[in-house]
Amino acid sequence: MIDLVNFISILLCSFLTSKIITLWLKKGTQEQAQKLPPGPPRWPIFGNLLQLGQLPHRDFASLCEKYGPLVYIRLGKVDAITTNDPDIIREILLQQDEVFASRPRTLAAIHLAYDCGDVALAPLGPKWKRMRRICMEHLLTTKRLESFSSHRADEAQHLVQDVWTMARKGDAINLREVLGTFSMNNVTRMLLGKQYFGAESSGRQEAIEFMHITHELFWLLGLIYLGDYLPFWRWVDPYGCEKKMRDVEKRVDDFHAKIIEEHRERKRKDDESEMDFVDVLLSLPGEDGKKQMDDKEIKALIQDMIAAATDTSAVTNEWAMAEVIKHPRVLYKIQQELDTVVGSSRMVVESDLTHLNYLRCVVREIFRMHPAGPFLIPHESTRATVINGYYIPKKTRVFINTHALGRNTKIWDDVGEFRPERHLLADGSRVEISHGADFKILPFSAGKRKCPGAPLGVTLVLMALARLFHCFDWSPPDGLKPEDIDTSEVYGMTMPKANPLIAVAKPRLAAHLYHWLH
Ligand code: HEM
Repeated sequence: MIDLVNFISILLCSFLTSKIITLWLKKGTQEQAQKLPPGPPRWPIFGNLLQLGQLPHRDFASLCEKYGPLVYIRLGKVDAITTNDPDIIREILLQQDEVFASRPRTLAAIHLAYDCGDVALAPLGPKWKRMRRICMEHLLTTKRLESFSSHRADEAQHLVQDVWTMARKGDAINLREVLGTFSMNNVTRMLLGKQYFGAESSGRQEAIEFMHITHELFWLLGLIYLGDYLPFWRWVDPYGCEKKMRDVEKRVDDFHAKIIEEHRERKRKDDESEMDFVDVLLSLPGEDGKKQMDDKEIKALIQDMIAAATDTSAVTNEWAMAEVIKHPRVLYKIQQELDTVVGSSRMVVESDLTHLNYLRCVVREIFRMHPAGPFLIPHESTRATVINGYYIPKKTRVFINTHALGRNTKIWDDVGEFRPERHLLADGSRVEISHGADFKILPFSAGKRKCPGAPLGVTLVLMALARLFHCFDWSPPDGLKPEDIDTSEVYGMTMPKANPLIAVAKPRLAAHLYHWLH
């Protein structure tokens, strides 16, 4: 009997072993048949992680130069591809939009975007669809944005007054601070009904706390955190990143809880003041017949809007100021256009912005050279697919390298040269700032995940620049020459200048214009 049991066990073991070997061999042959895109050789366990430095967008660009327009890399346990090619980008974002429109569940997104319950970092699915629809139908409609135009005019005037006050005292201007304040105030006024910096500010301590949390949040979201790629790293976490994520998560949540409570309190008191975004969100029905949206959903949306709108526009504006001050010829041409379109007896208003074609070229050139999102927000494939004959596995992380797209020598001449004129159209028609049909520039992306705030983003950028160039002449401080202005970058979810831009402003309009308030 024992012999029979042994015999059956041996038979079963042999059967299972041969089955496993067959499956393993079959998988190997399948993978060979399904050829991955070319890419650099990989280390065991780490894959290509050790080949990435401080500026991964530049490392990925070099890989595209060496291996071609579509490159496969392995980041620890994660499959990834990168590209700088307009045709492949079109394939990913338009032709195969459904396959590539998801997002990876990174640890930062789990901790800092309410378990990926927002819009920007949520995986593709009904939840993302619903949250995005709320943004598009209730927050970012033309009508709603129009209703905040007087606040934007106020903030544009505060920007000018701030710079004017510093310029009159002879102080050099820290443009990072000034432009960050402009973006933050515009966004928080629409979103929270508060201005955090300036005359009607909500209190210095709260403003400082708010800026501090926001900066930490951006930094953590931009991090290529090894714990996402190497599971064992999470156990070690030598730099305490996950601990920092949990700490910021708690502080952000407390902050948003307070904002929601303040809005509820105002509503209870029947306060008649105008509706901001939080009031709108509090008035909307929730999922599955619930009377109201969950607080967690409201917090995730507030968080998204602040993160998506402030840093992108402020970073773009700082780059534009840096490149223009570095190139006085361009500053002169911008001011000539402003003097023709606007004149010198009034300030720029939003309706002027469509007529400032040269300034629009400047912004397009900035998006070519210094796109706010060097990898957009990384996408992820929902299933296996094929691009250009190459096999792309399910859950592949996609790094669309917009920085390298703008410097791709196959599609642009003199890639390192700041030359806005290259975007002027032969028939003199209006220059569009978002991407064109050719996919050679992609500041706001395309397809399902494209930026829903692009019109507002373009307005914030053009307005700040038009006002600053119309109202002031600009030069570098401390006897520096324009060409000395440093244009090196640091990597992050957005890609700012490495060092804050400091410059000297000289008023160029009549003094009474700087006092006017809307
Ligand atoms: C100059 C300003 C801006 C730039 C350059 C910019 C750029 C971008 C980029 C590159 C993406 C990622 C697209 C992708 O992954 O394919 C994005 C997504 C997004 N942006 Fe913007 N953005 C700007 C302003 C704004 C503003 C003002 C708002 C809202 C008030 C906004 C809201 C969003 C949201 C919610 C997403 C996530 C979309 C999704 O995943 O479905 N952005 N933006």
